[in-house]
Amino acid sequence: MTATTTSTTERTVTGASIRLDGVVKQYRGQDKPAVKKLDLEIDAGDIVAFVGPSGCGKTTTLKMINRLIEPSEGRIFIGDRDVTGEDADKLRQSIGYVIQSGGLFPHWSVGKNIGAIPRVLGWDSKRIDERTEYLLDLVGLDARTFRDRLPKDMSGGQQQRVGVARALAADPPVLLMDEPFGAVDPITRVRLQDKLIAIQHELGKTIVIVTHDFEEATKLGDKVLILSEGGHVEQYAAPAEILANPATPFVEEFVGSGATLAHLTLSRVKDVDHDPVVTARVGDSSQEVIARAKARGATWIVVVDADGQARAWPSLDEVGTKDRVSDYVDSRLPVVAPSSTLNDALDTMLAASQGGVLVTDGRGAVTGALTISTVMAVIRGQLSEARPDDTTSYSTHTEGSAS
Ligand SMILES: Nc1ncnc2c1ncn2[C@@H]1O[C@H](COP(=O)(O)OP(=O)(O)OP(=O)(O)O)[C@@H](O)[C@H]1O
Repeated sequence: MTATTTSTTERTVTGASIRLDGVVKQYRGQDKPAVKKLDLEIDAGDIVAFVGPSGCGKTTTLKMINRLIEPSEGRIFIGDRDVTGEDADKLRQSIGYVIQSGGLFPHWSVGKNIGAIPRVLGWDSKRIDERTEYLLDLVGLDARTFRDRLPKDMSGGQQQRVGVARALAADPPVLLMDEPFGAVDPITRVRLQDKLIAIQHELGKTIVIVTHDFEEATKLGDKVLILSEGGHVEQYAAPAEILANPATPFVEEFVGSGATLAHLTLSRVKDVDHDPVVTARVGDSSQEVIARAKARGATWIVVVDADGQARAWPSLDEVGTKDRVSDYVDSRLPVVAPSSTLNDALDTMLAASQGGVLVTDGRGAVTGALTISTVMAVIRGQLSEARPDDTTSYSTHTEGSAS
């Protein structure tokens, strides 16, 4: 598989471009083709999201790229290789594929699932072990804890992470994802989306993702492909461009009432100022930590592990009840990543009934906090830009209720 490695100051690209050239899919026994005639170019290292109403041909198009569905006509190129005539099994070993709920083999351990394609490719067990450890770390799962687990003993979000690790096992330049986050709860979904963006920045793969959710498409996609029936391209552009200039009445209606919300997905946690946080390790002296926090005007601290990952955020009063900072994991800790949208941050706060969230770097180490008032101020500003007529009543109401 052709995969060029180019580095800019911005990002690394190890992915390959994808080109669909006059691709048609006519299912047997159907009057109309599912995909009429599709031309599409996807740049190496981009994430492209396919959206559109049910039955418009998103999944058919995705599955033609790895030839799980054979095109009736046309050519598909990955890098500069025409893969239309290649051995389909070989092709699929070089394209990662992730489906809803991870699609793991239920009777195989996590390690065995991840090693599936490397074993077919004849890797030795040491190389497979090292790769498995690296990938579990990449998707944020502890190898010692999870390597020997069966999928049924893991949450949906954890299974989905293993699904991504398995798809990346043989380091394919292209990753195809079919509604990968459709079956998880909204907060897990936000975390998985952020993880995918972090992985993408680290590895620079080319990722194609099918989703029903326009907001998810605008969050994940460098470009969004909006299809209508028969795989007809209504618009293929960056999210901001689609929102600013919908190409057709169909796009306008499809984006429709979600447009204001989608505008909010264009603002990321990394674009707004964060508050600094005081961190402490389990076993640190409580008095010393409290003194450090008070000197910086903080009323609470974040307990972190050796990797800087947050475990809990106790108040100084709680810290003061013990001599040493104790080990306690708060499983409802609201955490967002720099790539999270402000909408995600708000949802996360509401789900945890908290007035703020912790912000982490791409790998999960705590870097600061974001309060609800900061997020609301930015959202208010954006709403007044998007709906100038409503500004007065909206901000007056909010200011009034806040005071
Ligand atoms: N195996 C098949 N045999 C016949 N027709 C099919 C087959 N698979 C899909 N179709 C038809 O092709 C069209 C496109 O289906 P496809 O699954 O690609 O759409 P989609 O946009 O992914 O839909 P959804 O969002 O509902 O998953 C639909 O009209 C569908 O009924």
